[in-house]
Amino acid sequence: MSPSSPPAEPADGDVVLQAVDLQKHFKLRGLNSRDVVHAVDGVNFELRRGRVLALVGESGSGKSTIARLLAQLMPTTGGRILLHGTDATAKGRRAFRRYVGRVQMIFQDPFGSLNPVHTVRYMLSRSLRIHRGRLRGPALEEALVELLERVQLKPAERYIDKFPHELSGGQRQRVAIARALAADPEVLLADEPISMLDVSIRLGILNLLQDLRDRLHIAILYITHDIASARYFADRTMVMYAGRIVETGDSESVTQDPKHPYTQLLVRSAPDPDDLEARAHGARGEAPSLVKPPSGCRFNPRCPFATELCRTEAPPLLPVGTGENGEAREAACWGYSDRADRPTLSDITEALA
Ligand SMILES: Nc1ncnc2c1ncn2[C@@H]1O[C@H](COP(=O)(O)OP(=O)(O)OP(=O)(O)O)[C@@H](O)[C@H]1O
Repeated sequence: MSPSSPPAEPADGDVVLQAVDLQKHFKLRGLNSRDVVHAVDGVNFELRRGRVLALVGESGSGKSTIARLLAQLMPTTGGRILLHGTDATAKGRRAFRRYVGRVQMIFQDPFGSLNPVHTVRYMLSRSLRIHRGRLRGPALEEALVELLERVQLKPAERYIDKFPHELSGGQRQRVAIARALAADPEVLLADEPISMLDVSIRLGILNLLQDLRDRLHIAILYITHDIASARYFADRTMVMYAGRIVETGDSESVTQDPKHPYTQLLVRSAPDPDDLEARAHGARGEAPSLVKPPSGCRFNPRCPFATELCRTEAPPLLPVGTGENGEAREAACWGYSDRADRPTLSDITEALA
């Protein structure tokens, strides 16, 4: 680019936020203070403008920890977070506030995240003022109405002076999303945004988030234990097991033709995610301890194909072909390597029967 050429217009698919070798080890208070919980270990991914990335895994795999690290609600113990390619670790309150203006989080429980003593008007006005400076009178009113309409709470007058307890779960989650939008963010971190809502209204919230992706070009991290919803909603899907990413690719391929034995178990076990987790545990014991994680591949104690190699060396993410639109797919399983001592993979449901 010559020095005089204008900066390129942002385009959908541009990388906005990047996790590089992200690590979080929680110190344990107690008898042996050297013990740590290996909650997140060496995780890499990119969030792209106008795209949804799903992070899928069972309870305790480290999904929420990743969201909290990206939101900078707690410090990392290793790795880096890059916003538009620049180290984003906020030093000081002003830098943190600037970062929060770009990267907003939506939580699982919209009741817990909305202060019950404040009205919708108060909460949204406060967020607008923090992120967009002093707005008053008609300009403030217009911004409030626009926010409520953007999350399809229409007509806005019906909702604006309500307290959280006067709203349904779905309406509360829409208010929480509107509050996040008041910052005009580039990234939304949505941690299980529908799992506490009635099944009948879940789709409406996912459709709303999809609309924000398409119209506002927001990059979305969608955290879920329901791999079926990832197929419906996310462009790409990343599967996490015991603090590590075990598979990535376009959502259609990952959910329809899973490569990693753990993803196969998730997809094939059951359509109901709760049942699925129960069966996954039942099939091969509990999820491993993250204080002393299994050596080698962390899934090896539950994997019917595991060999000595899997028990001793952790597999890197290996290429496993291309999916929809020629997008690269990867799985962290030695079965896809060219090592002579690699495991031989076959149908996981048959192997576990
Ligand atoms: N503050 C903390 N101190 C110690 N350990 C923690 C802390 N927060 C999380 N952990 C541990 O880190 C691991 C990952 O937890 P995390 O909440 O990220 O998982 P998750 O996949 O989001 O699970 P869920 O779906 O149940 O929310 C778990 O073993 C958890 O017990």
